Amino acid sequence: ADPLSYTTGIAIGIIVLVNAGIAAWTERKAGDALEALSKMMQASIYVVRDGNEVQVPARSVVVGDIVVLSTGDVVPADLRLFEAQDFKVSEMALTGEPDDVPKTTKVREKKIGAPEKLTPETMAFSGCSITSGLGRGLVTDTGMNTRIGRIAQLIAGDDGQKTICCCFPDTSGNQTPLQQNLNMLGGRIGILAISVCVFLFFIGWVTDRKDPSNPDSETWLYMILVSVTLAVAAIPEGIPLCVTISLSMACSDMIKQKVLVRKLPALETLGSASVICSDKTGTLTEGKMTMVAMYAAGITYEVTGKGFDPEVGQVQRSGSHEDSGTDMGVKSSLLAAALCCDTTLCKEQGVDGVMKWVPKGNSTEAPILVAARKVGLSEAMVREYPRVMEVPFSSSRMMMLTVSRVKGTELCPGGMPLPAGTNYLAVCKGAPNYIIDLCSEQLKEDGSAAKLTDDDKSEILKVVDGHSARALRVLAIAARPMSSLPYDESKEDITSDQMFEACRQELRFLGLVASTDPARDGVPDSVLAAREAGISVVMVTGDYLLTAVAIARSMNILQPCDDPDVSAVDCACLRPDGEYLDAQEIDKLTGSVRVFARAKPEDKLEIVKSLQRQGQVAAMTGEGVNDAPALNQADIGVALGIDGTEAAKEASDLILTDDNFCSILAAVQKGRAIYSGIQKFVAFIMSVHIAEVMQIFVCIVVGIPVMRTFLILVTDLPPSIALGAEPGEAHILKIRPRPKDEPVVLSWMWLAMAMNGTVLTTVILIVYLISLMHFCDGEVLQENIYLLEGYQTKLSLAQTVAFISLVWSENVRAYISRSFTKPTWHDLLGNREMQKAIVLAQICLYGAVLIPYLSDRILGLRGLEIGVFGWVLAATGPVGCFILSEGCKAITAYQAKSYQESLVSDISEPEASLASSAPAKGKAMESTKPTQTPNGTCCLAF
Ligand SMILES: Nc1ncnc2c1ncn2[C@@H]1O[C@H](COP(=O)(O)OP(=O)(O)OP(=O)(O)O)[C@@H](O)[C@H]1O
Ligand code: NA
Repeated sequence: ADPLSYTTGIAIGIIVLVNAGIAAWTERKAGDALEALSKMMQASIYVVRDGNEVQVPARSVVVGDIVVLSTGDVVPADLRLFEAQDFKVSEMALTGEPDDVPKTTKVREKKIGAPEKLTPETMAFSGCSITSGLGRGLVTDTGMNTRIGRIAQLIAGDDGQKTICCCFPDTSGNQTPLQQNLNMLGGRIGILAISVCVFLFFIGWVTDRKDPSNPDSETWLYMILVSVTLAVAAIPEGIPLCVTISLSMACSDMIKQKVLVRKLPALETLGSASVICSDKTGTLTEGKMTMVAMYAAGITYEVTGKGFDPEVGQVQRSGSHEDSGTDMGVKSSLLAAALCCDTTLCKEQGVDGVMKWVPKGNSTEAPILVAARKVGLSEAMVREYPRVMEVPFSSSRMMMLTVSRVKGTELCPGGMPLPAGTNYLAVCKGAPNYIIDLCSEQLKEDGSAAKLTDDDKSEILKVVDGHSARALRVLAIAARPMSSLPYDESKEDITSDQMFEACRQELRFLGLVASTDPARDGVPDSVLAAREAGISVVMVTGDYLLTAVAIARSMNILQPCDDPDVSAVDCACLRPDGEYLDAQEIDKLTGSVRVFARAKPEDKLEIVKSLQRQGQVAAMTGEGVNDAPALNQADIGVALGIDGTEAAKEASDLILTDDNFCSILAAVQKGRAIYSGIQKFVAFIMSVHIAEVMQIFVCIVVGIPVMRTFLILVTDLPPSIALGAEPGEAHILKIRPRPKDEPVVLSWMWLAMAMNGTVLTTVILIVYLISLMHFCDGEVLQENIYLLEGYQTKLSLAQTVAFISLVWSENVRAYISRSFTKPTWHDLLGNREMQKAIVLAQICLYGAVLIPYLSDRILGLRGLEIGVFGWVLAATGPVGCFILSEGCKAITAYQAKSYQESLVSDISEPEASLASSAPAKGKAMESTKPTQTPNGTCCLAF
C-alpha cells in the first residue's frame, strides 16, 4: 500500500499535537508568571511577634496571633478585640449592611427589646475593612473557619475545580473581554470554515475528484479527508494562544514600569482610557511637605530650611532675618499642632549610609513636627502631655481633634497663658475654612483671648487665600482649654462623633501653618503627553480650591487659557444642600471641570459615574477605604501602592508601586501598544489562514493536486508571538483613545487581511504551478500527473518548493505586518523578539525539509532534491509578496487614516455645536468623549 495517503493524516495529526503541546506549555508558563504576580500582590498586615510589630502576609496569620489594625486595613481573620479607639468597620461583605459598625472591647448587657445583632460588637470579622480608628485583636479563627469562609463554603457547595476534557483546567471564567471577543470571532470563522468545507465537499463530489495516489478509492472518502484538512487550515487556533502570551508578557513588563496589574481586563481597557482622575498629594506631588509660612497671634512668619531636617532653618517674622521661634504665638500654635499629630520624626540611616530625618505617618503632619523642632519643641516635650482622646483625621471631616492633659499656668514655657483650673486642652487642626467656623475667639499677641469677629474671620481667610494662591497647603490650628471633659467619660455608649461634637465648641483660633509640596518630576510633561494622546487629566483633591488651582496650573492640568471659574470647583457645589445634584447638572459640571477641590471620597464616585454616563472611559486613583467604591466603579481603578490602604488595593485593577502619576501614563501607553500588537498578529494569522483556504479551494476546484503546506501553522507561531510583543509605534501616544466598544478587527483591517491573503495565495500558487510544470513534465492537473511514472516523488518536489516559498514569504510578511501603515523598512529591526522568532522559524523550516526520514517519509518534503532551480524559484515568492503587500499597505494606510479622521470629526462636530451654545470659554478639546463607534462593523470580507 502507498504510505502517502496515511502520511498526510499523520502529518496533520503531528501538527495538531505540536501546536497543542506548544500551546499547553506556553499557557502554563503564562499562568506561572501570573501566579508569581498575584503573590507579589498579597495583602499584608501587622502582627505582634516576639513583642514587636512586624508586617506579615495576611494569609500567614494563625489562631492566637495578635493583629494590629488601623484605618484602611482589611481584617485578615476573625478576631476578638481587646483594644479599640474610634474603631469602625464596614461589614458590607459579611452582612450587606452599608453603614459602618462601631466596635468596642467591652461586653455589654443586652438591652431588652434591642434588635439582635448579626455580628458581636467585640469581634472584627475576616474580609471586612476598617473605616476608622485603631484596634488590636486576638485571632480566633482563620481561613475557611471564619464567618465569611463558612458562607463561601455554603455558596460553593463542593469546591471542586472546574475542568473541561478531564484534565485541562477550565479557564474560560477568567477570560478578558478581548479574549471573549476573539473567541466569538473564532466561532464565526469556524462556522464560515465549515460552510466552505461543505461547499467544497459537494464541488469535489460533483466533479468526481479522486485521491491521486489511490484512483480506485471512493470520491466521498477522499473529499472528507480534504474537507477536514481545509477545516484544520481554516481555524486560526494560534490566536487565543498568542493573546494569552501577549497579556502575560505585558504584565511582567508593566512591573518594570511600576505598575502591578491586578485584573487582566484592565490591560485592554487602559488603551481606551479617555480621562484620568488623579489624587494630588503623593501622586502628582511628592507628598514631602515643608512648612514655609506661618500666621500666629495675628503676626505673619516665614519658615526657612528645606526638607525634613529640623536642624537647619528657623521661624522669622516676615521681612526680618531674626529668629522669632520664641514668640508666644509661634510656640503655642506649633505645640498645639504637634499635640494633634500621629506622626513621628526620627533620624535614620538611609540607603546611602547617611543619617537622615524621616517622618513616619501622615504627610500633612510631617512639616508641623519639623517646624516644632526648629523652635525647640522636641518630641519628648510633646510626650509630657498625655493624650486622653482622639478623633482621627478623616477626609470627610477635613480635620482632626485631640484632647491632652495640661497643667500649670502656661501651655509651655513662654507659651500662651492658661486660665486657672485648666486640666485639658482640646486641639483641632484641619482645613481652615472648616475650622474657622468653629472658632469663637482668637489668641492675641499679648496672650489674651479676644472675640473672633466676622471681620477677623475674613481677614484670616484672606491670609489663607494668599498662601493658597502660592500653591501652599494651609492648616488652621485651634484649641480650647477645659477644666473637665465636656462629655461623660463613664458613659459606655458615647461615640467618637458625640465626643467630637462636644469638644469642638467655642474654639480659640491660634494660627495657620502653610506648607509646599513640590511637583513630582516629569508630571507636568506627562500631563501634556496625556493631552496629546486625547486623554484629559482631572485633579480630585481634598485640598482648598485656590491651592488646588495653583498646583493644577503648575502641573499643566489647567492651561493659561483656562478660566478657573469654569475649570475648577469646590465639590460642595456638587451637593449644594447636602444632596447631590441631578445627573444632568453633574454631567454639565464634569464636562468642563478639570480641578475638583475639597473632595470627599463619595464625590469621587459621583464624578466617575458622571464621566462614564458621558461615554468616557475613566481611570481613577485612590488610597483610602472610602475610595474603594469609586475605584470599583471606575473602568480602571488605580490604587496607590505606598500610601494606599489594603481596602483600596483590593478594589483596584492596577496598583502603582511608586504612587507616581507618570506611571499611569506609561501604563496607558503600554495598554495601547499591547492592543495594537494583538491587532497585528490577529491580522497576520488570519491572512495566512485565508490564504490556506483559498489555495485548497482553488486546487480542488481547478483539479490541481492539493499543496502540502499545513506546517506553516507551526512555523508561523514564533513570528505571531513576536508581533504581540511589538513595542508601541512612536505615534501611539499621539492618537486619540480607541472608542470603548470598537471591535478588535476593524473594517479596514478585514480588507487588509483579505488583500494579504489574496496576495499570498496568488504568489504561492504561481510558484507552485511553475514548479509543477518543471518537476512533473509540464503537467499541472491532477488527473494527468498521477499517470506519470514515479509521480509521487515528482509531486512532492513541487510541493516542497511551494512550501519553502510559503515559509519564506511568511517570514518576510511578519516584518511587513509590524505596522499596518508604515513601510517595512521603517525601523526594520526595532523588535528584537522578531529577529529571534525568524531564526526559530528558519530552523523549523530546514529541519522539516532537510532531515532525512522526517522530511521525506513523514512530512513528504524533499528539500535535498529540488536543486538550484527549486531554491531560486522558491525565493521569488517572498520577493513577489513583499512588492505586492507593500503596495496593499498604501491602500490600508489611506483607509486607516480616513478612519482616524472620521473618529475626530465625529467628535468635533457635536463639540462645535456645544461650544457655540455654551458660554463656557476656554473649554479645551480633550474634554470631549468618543461617544459613538463609527462604523467599525465587522463584515467578513472573504
Ligand atoms: N492629618 C491631618 N490633620 C488635619 N487636617 C488634615 C490632615 N490631612 C489633611 N488635612 C486637611 O484635610 C484636607 C483634605 O485632605 P485629604 O487628605 O482628604 O486630601 P489630599 O490628601 O490633599 O487629597 P489627595 O491626596 O486626594 O489629593 C487638607 O486640605 C487639609 O486641610
Ligand atoms: Na474598576
